[in-house]
Amino acid sequence: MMNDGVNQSLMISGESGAGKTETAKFAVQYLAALGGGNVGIECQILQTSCLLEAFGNSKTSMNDNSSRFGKLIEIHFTAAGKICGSKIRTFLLEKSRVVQLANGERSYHIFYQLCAGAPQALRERLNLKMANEYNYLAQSDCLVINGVDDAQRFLKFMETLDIFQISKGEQDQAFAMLAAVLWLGNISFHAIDYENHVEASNDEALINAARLIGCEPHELKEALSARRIQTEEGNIVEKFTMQQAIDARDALAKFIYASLFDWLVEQINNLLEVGKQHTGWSISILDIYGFESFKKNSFEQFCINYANERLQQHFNRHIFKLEQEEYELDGIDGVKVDFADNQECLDLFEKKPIGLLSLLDEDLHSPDANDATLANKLKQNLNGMACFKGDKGRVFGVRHFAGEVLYDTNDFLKKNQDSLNPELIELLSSCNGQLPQLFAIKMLNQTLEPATSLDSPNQSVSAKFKGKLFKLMQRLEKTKPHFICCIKPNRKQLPGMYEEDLVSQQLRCSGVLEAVRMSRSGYPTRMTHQEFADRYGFLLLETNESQDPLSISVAVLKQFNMLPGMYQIGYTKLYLRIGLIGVLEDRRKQVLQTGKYTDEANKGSTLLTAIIGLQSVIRGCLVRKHFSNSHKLIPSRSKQKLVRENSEANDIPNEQSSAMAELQRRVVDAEASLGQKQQENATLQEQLQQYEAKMKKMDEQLQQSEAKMKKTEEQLQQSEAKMKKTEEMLRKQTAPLQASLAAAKKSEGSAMEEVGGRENGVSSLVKEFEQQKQSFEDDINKTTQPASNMNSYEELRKLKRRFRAWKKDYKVRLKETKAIVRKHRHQDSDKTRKKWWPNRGKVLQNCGKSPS
Ligand SMILES: Nc1ncnc2c1ncn2[C@@H]1O[C@H](COP(=O)(O)OP(=O)(O)OP(=O)(O)O)[C@@H](O)[C@H]1O
Repeated sequence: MMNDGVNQSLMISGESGAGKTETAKFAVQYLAALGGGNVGIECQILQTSCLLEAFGNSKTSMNDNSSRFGKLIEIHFTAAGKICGSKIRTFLLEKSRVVQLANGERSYHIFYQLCAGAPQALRERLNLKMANEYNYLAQSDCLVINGVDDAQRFLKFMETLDIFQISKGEQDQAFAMLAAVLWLGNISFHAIDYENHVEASNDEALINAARLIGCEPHELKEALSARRIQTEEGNIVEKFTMQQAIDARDALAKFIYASLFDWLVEQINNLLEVGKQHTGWSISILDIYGFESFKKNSFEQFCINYANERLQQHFNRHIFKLEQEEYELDGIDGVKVDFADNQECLDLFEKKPIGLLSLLDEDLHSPDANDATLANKLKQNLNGMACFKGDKGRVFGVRHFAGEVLYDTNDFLKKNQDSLNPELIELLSSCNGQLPQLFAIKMLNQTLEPATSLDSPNQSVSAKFKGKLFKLMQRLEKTKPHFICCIKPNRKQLPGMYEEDLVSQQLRCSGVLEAVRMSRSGYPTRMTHQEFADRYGFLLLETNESQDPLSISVAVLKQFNMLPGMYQIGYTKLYLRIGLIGVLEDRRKQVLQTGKYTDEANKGSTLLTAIIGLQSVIRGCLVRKHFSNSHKLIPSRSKQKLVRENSEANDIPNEQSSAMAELQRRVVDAEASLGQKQQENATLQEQLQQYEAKMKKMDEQLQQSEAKMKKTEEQLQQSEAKMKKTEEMLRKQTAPLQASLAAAKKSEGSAMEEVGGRENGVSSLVKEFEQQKQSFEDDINKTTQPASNMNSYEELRKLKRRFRAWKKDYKVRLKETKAIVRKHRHQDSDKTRKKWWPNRGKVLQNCGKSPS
């Protein structure tokens, strides 16, 4: 970590009982020894396991000391690489174990340790009995573990509490909480009416439990016998049935225990806190419950195995997917390993809206849902998925990476909900004891969280679990991962016994075989050319003329006679096979310690390298021989590779000279690749310059276009003004025409009706006028619209010319028509006059007047 400048993580995986917790302890010991600086803190980190195992481990049918929670121990280091603190994060404690046990299993160790080892004074204060007298512990027929002295472990536990500076007062309160949980389990209920309603019995259990949590017995009795329901009319009290009362009691016991566990972890973290020395350097060790498959598997196994699928995916991603990607990107060939991807199984759990977790949560608040309907729903929705298997009744199966597991949905919904009545939270908050109050306040604060928050009580247990798991994975993704896979040698938890089928099954399922294959054919150590040159360059006996890191790295490898098969040169990094880095580090250490480079040591390391190289070539030769027997022809192999392999195989007697030749060839290759890279670089530079020039030109063009646009805009504004003017002018000019036409029409009057053909001439002129007027108006509109092209000014001018021409022609025709009309009107009026004129003479004559 100090060399690479990247935080690291160590993920320990394996079935339940395989040795993860033990290995985690070894890892902590190792880091404590390595980073020993602050003597107190390393000791304390090592001691945490005593407290955490007492509270978080129990005996299961697979492991006498099974972790029932997950933990991530972050060990923090100073800039000088010394341990300066630690932080422990815990994940989903299996709460149901407090109240419900399978046959042959125990509850958490601390209960048995307390009952067996509490000193007399404490026993009296807690009114403590033996473990078999408590229902929660006695329900399974397993109270002791072979070879384990619970009483002695309790003494050790008390000593460790002192080391962690937990005061006697706080210790007493914590023990009181533990005893309260045990007494709660002994509270019984009796019927109070014929409607199956019950209430808690006023007995020793109720009195002791109430006293230990710090309330009156009747208060506890009320909280365990009924609940308030808010209605529109006000609060009503709903009495509990037997099952409801038992559920409320068990929920309180689980809540107190889980809160006490969190409190203990908090106390540990307070003491191990990094404080001012915080540098950000840390190595995290993950020890989480292992894969479980019992005869009957419930909600707990469902969550545990889901977590293991996620961790397996993390392993696959880093060991196979990312590794192969890196080789490909850096131009390293020949390392490809098939592995069993568990993505499908993860999809089965996580897919939305149709995945195991989503479907389970859907039923959380559904009043009609029960464990049987849940099983049916899962089968209906998921039967088509490869990793899902429907089974009889409430059972369904999942094909996990580690094997198939059958789950019974019995109690799935109840366990997924895990809620505490508000009456019980209220009760705790009003208790005398500090701890119950603290637990209640924490719970009340969580109720104020938004419903989507992971801490909100509205969230289901599985949703919280999934959220925490994702956070954990995000944390791990930021570190450089290391993996330890523990293999369980037998099912009987016996030393020196090896069950071959069990071991091979674990090796197959966990991906270890593929990882070993990958590691053997791959290059577990890799450094950039610069890093390699910086670290080992000073070992060179002769000063290298070329100062580039690649040449220095190659010269170092050459100087120590490293066989070509032991490493590969990538575009950015050097890739080293197992063992090589150890040889180089030995040489470096020797030179740094003695200040010189002895030939003896060089011979030794050369010999070691030669042996490793020889072994690798012979192994390679044997494998190739075996491989070519079974696959006579492998078409995908490149010719070049075959030639290289053949020459390697044939040249075993002349190993050294062939190795030198190979090394030289690699140097030439590397140089050629460097030259090629430089050439590519130059081309890229040239392209870049061209792009820059183009960009500049485009910039100029853009500016020009902007100027043009501005000009056009101005022109447009001008033409708009002109157009307005033109419009007005047109209107003015058409007005007299219109007036003339109207006059013509009017003067025609009734005469028009008589003149027949002549009438058509005028009408067609009127029609033409209307049409032309409309057409000109349309054209003007078109030309002046904003979307019209930028030549509107020109268009307008053309329009104007056309209008003038038409107007001229029209005026002429109008004049002619007018003349014709006038002429005819004349003739017609003459005719009319002739018709009535003689009558007029007659009349005048009759009146004695002469016609004028
Ligand atoms: N390296 C070891 N040397 C000796 N015994 C070991 C070693 N590792 C494990 N064991 C034995 O195996 C038991 C189970 O180991 P451990 O508790 O570490 O398993 P685990 O993988 O953490 O299981 P779980 O997932 O159930 O917590 C230990 O209690 C111990 O007896």
